[in-house]
Amino acid sequence: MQKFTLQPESSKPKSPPDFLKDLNEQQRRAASHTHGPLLIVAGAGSGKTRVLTYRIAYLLQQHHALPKQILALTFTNKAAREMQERIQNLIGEKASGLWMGTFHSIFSKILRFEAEKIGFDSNFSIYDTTDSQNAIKLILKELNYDPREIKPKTIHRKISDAKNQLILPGAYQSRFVHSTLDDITAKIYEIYQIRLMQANAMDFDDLLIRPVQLFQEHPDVLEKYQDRFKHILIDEYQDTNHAQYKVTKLLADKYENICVVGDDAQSIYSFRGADIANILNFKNDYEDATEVPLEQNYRSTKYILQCADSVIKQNEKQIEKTLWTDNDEGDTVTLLENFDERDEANRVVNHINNLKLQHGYQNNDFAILYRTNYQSRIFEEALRRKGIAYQLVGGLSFYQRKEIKDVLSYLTLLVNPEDEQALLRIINEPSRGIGNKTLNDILKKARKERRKVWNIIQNVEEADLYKPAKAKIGEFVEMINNLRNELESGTSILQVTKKMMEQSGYMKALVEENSAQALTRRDNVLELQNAIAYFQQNNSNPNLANFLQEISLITDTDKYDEDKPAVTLMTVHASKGLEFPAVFIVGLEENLFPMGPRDGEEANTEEERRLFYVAITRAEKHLFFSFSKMRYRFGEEHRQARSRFLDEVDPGIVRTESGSTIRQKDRKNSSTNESSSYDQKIEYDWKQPLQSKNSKSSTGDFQYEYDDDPFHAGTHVMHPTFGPGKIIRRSGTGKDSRVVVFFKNRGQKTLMLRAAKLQVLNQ
Ligand SMILES: Nc1ncnc2c1ncn2[C@@H]1O[C@H](COP(=O)(O)OP(=O)(O)OP(=O)(O)O)[C@@H](O)[C@H]1O
Ligand SMILES: [Mg+2]
Repeated sequence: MQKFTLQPESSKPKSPPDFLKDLNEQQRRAASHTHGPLLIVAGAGSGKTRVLTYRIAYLLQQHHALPKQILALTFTNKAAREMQERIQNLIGEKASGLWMGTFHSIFSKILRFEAEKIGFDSNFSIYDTTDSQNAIKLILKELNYDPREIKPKTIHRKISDAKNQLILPGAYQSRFVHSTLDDITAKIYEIYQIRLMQANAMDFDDLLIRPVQLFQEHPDVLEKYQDRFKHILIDEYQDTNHAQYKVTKLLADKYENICVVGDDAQSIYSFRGADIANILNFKNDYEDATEVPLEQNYRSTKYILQCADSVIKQNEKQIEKTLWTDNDEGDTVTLLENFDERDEANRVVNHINNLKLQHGYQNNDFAILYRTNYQSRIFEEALRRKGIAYQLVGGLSFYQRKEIKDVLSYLTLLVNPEDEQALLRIINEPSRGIGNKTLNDILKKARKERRKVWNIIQNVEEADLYKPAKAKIGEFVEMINNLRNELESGTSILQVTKKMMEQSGYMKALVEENSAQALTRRDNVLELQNAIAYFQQNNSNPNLANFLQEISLITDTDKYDEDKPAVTLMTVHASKGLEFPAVFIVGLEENLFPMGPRDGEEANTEEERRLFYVAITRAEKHLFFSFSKMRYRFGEEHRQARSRFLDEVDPGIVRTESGSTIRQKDRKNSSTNESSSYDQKIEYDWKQPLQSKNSKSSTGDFQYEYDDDPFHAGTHVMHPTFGPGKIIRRSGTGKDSRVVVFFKNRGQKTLMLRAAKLQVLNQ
């Protein structure tokens, strides 16, 4: 390891900066550690991210490094921007020029500079998951496999796993071929990598493995970056995969100024190859690593912390840590027990309104966290009904929409005409008479002659193709070439985009279709033009390749805006690193959270529990758990068993809405779906019947026509013997109508409606 110092003789270290006062002693020690490897493994909310930020400010302020010598890797681009702003606030202008961002964005930047050394052009495209899967599908077809049987998604996942472990096609052959699927994957992987190179494209995983290749094949290039990035800092280290580990290890090898912070209890991306071992091995890799614990949590109340602790200690594997807080005890956690998902959404929204009234909270003080994206819909509806603004983070991104991907593919061809996926996507979109047969002939020719598709269509005259199609292809190529010339001669991106939309007939086709859907698409395309205009205005040297790169690397959480006056809806995965005064963790049901086995993969309960831990520790003051007893899943209504996690939390901390403690199941039986024992655990905050108002709505003397009959699923009712309950289902008509009712104290009963003497409870 080489030591270095940047200080000229004249500028001795300054006295410790004032801002170190904002840190506790452990944090200060970590932030003012200037040389050598530093490891911080600490619990949620203990200031890990804050320490990284202050440490960078300290290095700069004390002249231990220039901004361009610092490389900070964060989990989202947004986190990087925030860090940059805070550093600027701490030390002023000195912060500009820092290299901060996600692994993908930082390494794609380096790859653009060095692309030629590994056989790419600097204008390479970045394939997103859809592009990768489409490319794989094409290869499957060419090899005569049926993509309905051998799913491109599965092959892509396997290739991606291999890449994340730095296993290249050659090694895959020898290491992984245990089954037919492995065998097919090996074949496809090899061809896929060649296709990517031919298309001058990299997929997301390549953005991590190509730098490793670059550095290993070109020690001079490695040394250049080692000398450049004298300090490397990595947030959320527990979620790095092997490729990320390797590339930063290579960069840090010369000076060993590498600082990583993380929390093994928050490792939630093993399905993407994240490897907790990276944290555990840090001390082996850097024997003289300094370790600083951070033990004080500044984010959450005592109850919330205790709750999180009671959950995570059920996991077998974890690093021993201490976490305490000086914050108030706070409120107990509230458990919402709901009949179905609509009931759940309404109740959550009511609590949001109550908290706003009681504590003066704003919409952006709330987060609703769920396990899977599809759960958002019902909450969106409930919030909309109550007129509460919300922001949805994740889901189908704007940039994944068909029309947006189409326009971006057009733009990509101006930068990288060799991008085969972009070309195939729009060569006949809108329809311009270049049919599938012609395209297949072109692809066959390209494969046979080992040529690029663009090369063939550029010289279409020589090709043996259907004549009218040849003419159309000629026009298409000319349009693209002309627009590229315009762009190169200085016409703005926006102008070129507008021209392209016109000349290609894309806009016209949308206008002519005139359906509501086509109009929405047109609006989206116009919105993309706004994004381009914004990019142009905010960059001194706006360049289309950079715009496309920025878009291709947007992550889910980048879209979260904490200043927007709106309730946040997001998955737990997307909530990592964030904090909110009030958090609702919804859908706490077996096979949802924790998620059961899926896509042929086994359930990973320890990881699900870490995910639950991440969710709990996002909360500052108020925390709600919620589950539903019924839920529509895959188009059918299912009875749901509440999550085993609810049986694991310290029961002293959780109360139902009516204030009673929750009863928990015997742990051993906690995963059974047996309904009778489960029924008895439900405790509702039942309202008293309003006799005067609703006394007519009784089934005693059955008098309703079906339309105004209030006895349907969801109605709260009172029975003279069984007490309060809620209708789950209704069957039959007229005199034969039956209802299945869930009674608070008596469990489930099926009753003849006409004889049941049920009374509607006012809700
Ligand atoms: N010494 C301190 N004084 C006051 N507030 C602090 C201090 N340290 C941290 N905080 C605050 O505590 C909160 C949690 O800090 P931070 O987000 O850095 O924790 P973390 O360890 O990165 O959490 P996570 O594990 O969730 O990523 C932030 O609001 C931060 O500003
Ligand atoms: Mg953090």
